[in-house]
Amino acid sequence: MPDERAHPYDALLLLSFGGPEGPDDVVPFLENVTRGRGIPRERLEEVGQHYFLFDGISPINAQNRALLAALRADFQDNGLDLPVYWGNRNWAPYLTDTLREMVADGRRRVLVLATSAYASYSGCRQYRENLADALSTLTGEGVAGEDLPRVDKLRHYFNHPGFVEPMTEGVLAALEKLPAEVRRDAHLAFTTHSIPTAAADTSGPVEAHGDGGAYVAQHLDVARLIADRVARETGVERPWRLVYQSRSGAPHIPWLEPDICDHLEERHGSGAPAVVMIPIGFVSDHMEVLYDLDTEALAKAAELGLPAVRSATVGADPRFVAGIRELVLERAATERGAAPDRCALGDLGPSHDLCPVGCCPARAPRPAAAGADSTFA
Ligand SMILES: CC1=C(CCC(=O)O)c2cc3nc(cc4[nH]c(cc5[nH]c(cc1n2)c(C)c5CCC(=O)O)c(CCC(=O)O)c4C)C(CCC(=O)O)=C3C
Ligand SMILES: [Fe+2]
Repeated sequence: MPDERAHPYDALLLLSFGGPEGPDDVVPFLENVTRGRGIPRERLEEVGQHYFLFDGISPINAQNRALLAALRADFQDNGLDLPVYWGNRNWAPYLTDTLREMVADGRRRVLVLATSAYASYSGCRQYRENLADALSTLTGEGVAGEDLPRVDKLRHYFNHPGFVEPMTEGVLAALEKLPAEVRRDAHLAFTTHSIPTAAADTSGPVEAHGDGGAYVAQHLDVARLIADRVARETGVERPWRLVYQSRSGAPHIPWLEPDICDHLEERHGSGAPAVVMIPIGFVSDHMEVLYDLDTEALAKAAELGLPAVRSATVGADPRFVAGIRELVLERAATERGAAPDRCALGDLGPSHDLCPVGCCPARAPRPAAAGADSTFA
């Protein structure tokens, strides 16, 4: 019997990136990620090495298993009877297999939680394309009419307290790890995944944002929020900046800058006594955090003699999990025609529930689900 508070939804689907779980998985995983995306061979070999450094194991799947378990426990503790499933874009459990299982279980109205908090092609539309691909595979297998689930995607949660509060606390904890004599004047470097500037400029409903589109505007909003809260807690206004990491693609194509390592060098040169790196672009400590920040950027800081620490991502923090529950209940109420309170911090306000037509466009248009231009019901 579906839960009344979650109605019309009868399932939540955790949708993530996926990662290799051993050395033999690395190359096929990278082939899945980069199919048709024009990434230079040298970059792929380099990224393969990052995984081999950790025995070919990305921590992302274990982190999603922990999030899945935490969501189920939170729902149960709060008397919310809503099953939670998990599927990935690039590795097992594959999204299509999970959706097939959901069809077999009779799920018809699915709400999707993607492990990306912001707008952008890579963080939003690409997941919607993956949903469309999975739905059309099922259609090809004869699933039709009511049996084919209708999928919706949760609004971007970057500015929800469930995301902002644990991140802020993480920064306060990270400051405590710095030597006392540099703590007070430490700078804050908010970091996220670099994307091509062309993808940034067209992210979100473009009319609403300037250069860098919704992607940059949303990150700046969160960065400012966290910097203000940290200033309030510590009584010190610290210099802060939004910087980027994990650049990929061909060198002649412009991507968002500055890179975290260049930024550390620049800060060191201009006399910053220490830096806290805050991975606001990511939901868990997966490989981009473990390698690009904890390995590469911390090595850079050590080489410069610049004290640096990295703050925590939300992972399966109980406040994040509770925030997701609130967002699920909010969206369900909206779908029932109610006008629930849509909680959001910062200046941008709550993000749209339904991506408008052309939101975060792909280089080459492909069918996408869970948006106003969905090719499915
Ligand atoms: C915005 C964004 C997020 C954050 C939002 C989200 O989380 O979705 C993200 C997350 C992730 N990216 C990941 C891994 C990779 N991303 C790559 C490549 C790319 N990422 C891009 C963007 C993003 N990526 C882009 C524009 C490319 C270029 C190719 C393309 O246009 O598609 C490549 C190919 C090699 C390389 O070039 O680096 C790999 C291996 C993993 C898994 C980590 C693990 O295994 O623990 C995660 C969570
Ligand atoms: Fe990526």
